[in-house]
Amino acid sequence: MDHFNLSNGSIHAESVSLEAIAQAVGTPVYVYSQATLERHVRVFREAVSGAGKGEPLVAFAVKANPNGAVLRTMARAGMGADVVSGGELMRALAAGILPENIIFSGVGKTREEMALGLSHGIGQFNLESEPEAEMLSAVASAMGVEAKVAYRVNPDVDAGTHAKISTGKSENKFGIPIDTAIDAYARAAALPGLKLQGVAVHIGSQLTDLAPLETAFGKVGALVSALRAEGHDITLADLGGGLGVPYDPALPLPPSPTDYGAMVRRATAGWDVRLAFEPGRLIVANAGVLLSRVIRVKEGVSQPWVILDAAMNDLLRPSLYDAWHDIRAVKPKGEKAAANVVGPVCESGDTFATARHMDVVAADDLVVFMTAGAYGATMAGTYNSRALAPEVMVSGDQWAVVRPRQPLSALIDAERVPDWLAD
Ligand SMILES: Cc1ncc(COP(=O)(O)O)c(C=O)c1O
Ligand SMILES: N[C@@H](CCCC[NH3+])C(=O)O
Repeated sequence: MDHFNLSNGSIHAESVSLEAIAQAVGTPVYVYSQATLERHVRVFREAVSGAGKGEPLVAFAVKANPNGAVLRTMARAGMGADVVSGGELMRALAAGILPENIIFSGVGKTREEMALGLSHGIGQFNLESEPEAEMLSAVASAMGVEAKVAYRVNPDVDAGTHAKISTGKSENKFGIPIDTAIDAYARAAALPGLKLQGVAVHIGSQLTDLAPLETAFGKVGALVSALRAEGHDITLADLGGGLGVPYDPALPLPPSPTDYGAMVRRATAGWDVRLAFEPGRLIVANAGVLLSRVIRVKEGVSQPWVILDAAMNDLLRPSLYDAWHDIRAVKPKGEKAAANVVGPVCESGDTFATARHMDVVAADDLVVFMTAGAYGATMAGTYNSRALAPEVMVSGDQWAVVRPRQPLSALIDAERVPDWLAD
């Protein structure tokens, strides 16, 4: 298994060798498959094609993986982008994603970020509070332009996912309460510089049950009708992202994009609006792996400690959410045993897996973390003064470094010693 192809979410023989990438670039390194990204885009598009009025806007959630080569792949496939910061907006534009296909989400957009979005004429701002609507109105009016907006509504639905990635309960910071939305729209309609065109919802990520989504969409449908009755010209319903992906092969598969598409069609029948979607994880999670080398194996009480050169700063999900990533040897020896897999960072939480039944590995062996393309490199940090891992894109038999390894000196050189400490 020293060659790889992520085309069905797992490693298979192909013409680019992980060994060769590790040799040339070093480890840890994120490796993405362009063909898999393209296939996931196609599968999702086909699943929702024809739902709603016209063709839906599919806006890749940039937060899942903002790498320029990934975004360029999205742009070439005609995808839009869901962005949550000025930085993500600039990345999406730089990759060639059309401004009219960009949606700006997030509870804390600043005046500067609003002005940036307005200056590029982006497709929609998803507003998450009335003070935000007032601020955008003021910024747009001062610029003499009109902002196309939706309110993101919070439907108070439990998405049944990890508490830290649930966004649609009333106790979450996101959106305006759906019960007060009619009044909020009425007040926003009176503000200059805003064109109220949509409604948005997103109840959480890594969703493995379609029922809460369907409940939330039902509430949004009722709101769309009520807003129409109040005279608002609602033309776009943004149904967010959130569809889960398989991480643990021992668990039942999450609903497929086709199941999701069928539910969407059912839930949105008769809405008579264009639909938008913001998938992130579904597009990129299984198009990427994190490749790491075993530094050494240390004896443990019940099972050995497998110490990798990747750590929580490179892949935060296991520490942050107790997330499960499949960990496989690049060249399995045919033997499996329980091990604790950890990184070198000085935190007990720097643990990728505990008592994991996995390929037996030894010092210098290569391992891969599967399903690491989403919320992997993008959530990395430099804790313990570890440089950010590089990223590589594979396409057929070619591959390229799409973010070089940061030299350790860059971490230090970026800082300044104040005059009074200079000697
Ligand atoms: C507003 C919004 N849209 C889209 C996404 C993408 O979610 P996912 O990667 O689960 O598809 C998120 C993240 O949860 C989000 O907060
Ligand atoms: N970062 C989360 C997903 C958050 C989605 C953004 N709202 C994860 O790794 O699963």
